[in-house]
Amino acid sequence: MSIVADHLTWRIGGRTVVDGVSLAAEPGKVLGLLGPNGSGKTSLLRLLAGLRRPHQGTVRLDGADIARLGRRSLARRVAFVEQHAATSADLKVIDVVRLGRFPHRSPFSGWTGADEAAVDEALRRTGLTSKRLERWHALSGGERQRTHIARALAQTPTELLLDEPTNHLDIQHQIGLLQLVSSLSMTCIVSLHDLNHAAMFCDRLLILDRGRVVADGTPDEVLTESLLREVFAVEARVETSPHHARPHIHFLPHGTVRRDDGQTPRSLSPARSAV
Ligand SMILES: Nc1ncnc2c1ncn2[C@@H]1O[C@H](COP(=O)(O)OP(=O)(O)OP(=O)(O)O)[C@@H](O)[C@H]1O
Repeated sequence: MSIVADHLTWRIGGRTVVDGVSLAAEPGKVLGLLGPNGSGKTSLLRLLAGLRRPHQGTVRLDGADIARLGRRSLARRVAFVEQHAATSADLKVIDVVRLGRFPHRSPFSGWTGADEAAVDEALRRTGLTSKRLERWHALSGGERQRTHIARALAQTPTELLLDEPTNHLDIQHQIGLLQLVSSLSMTCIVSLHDLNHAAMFCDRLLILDRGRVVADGTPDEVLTESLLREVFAVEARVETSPHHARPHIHFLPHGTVRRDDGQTPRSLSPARSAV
């Protein structure tokens, strides 16, 4: 396992946002984080990236507690693309992507062929080679998103964390990005809202509800009609797709489940692990 989280808990304002979450992500595999709005996906990713300290629990990278790793060593390994990533300076696309090489450089080393190759490859993989000289501020929302993903790839991480990376992307680029993520040899943890995309492109899924893990397993094991009803408050039918052999969810019209509290149903408790 490359990232292992053990009983992570994070609170703010008297509220437990991440509640005893454990997970293990395998090298070369895509772990999808799913859950309703406010279920704690972004907060969990920030803990995994070392941007926040948990109140309880640990995150280990190949056995090493990230709380004991320096910022630079962590940045050489882990790249995180946040949901609302922004770049304030007036930079060209290629300059934003070059920033990804920062953790690999020392004050004495110049820009190397390896740096240039990593940047070129990241631009190519995200389809941005022809936009490399354009100003970041002149890009569309989707192009900006791809630029931030290119910057993360240029970092050549062993763990890539992506928070809703398909936001702002048109359908061609959503599918292209998820194909790219599933082809990478690094460990990927990606939060998604599109359950059918998660079923198609993730190897495993972790479902969060109110900060707690309520299911963990392969898409087949996890994406059941009862889970969709209980966690996401929707009525749906799940079939195995004849096209890709993964689960495909058909949402039923007028199929939202009414709740007395106006919220999604309470977690399936205790956590269902299909492991
Ligand atoms: N810094 C903070 N201060 C106060 N509340 C916070 C903070 N960070 C997160 N929260 C709260 O924690 C809860 C979980 O937020 P988080 O962004 O992790 O959820 P999410 O699953 O990523 O949501 P979404 O799907 O809407 O992006 C939310 O209710 C949010 O308001």
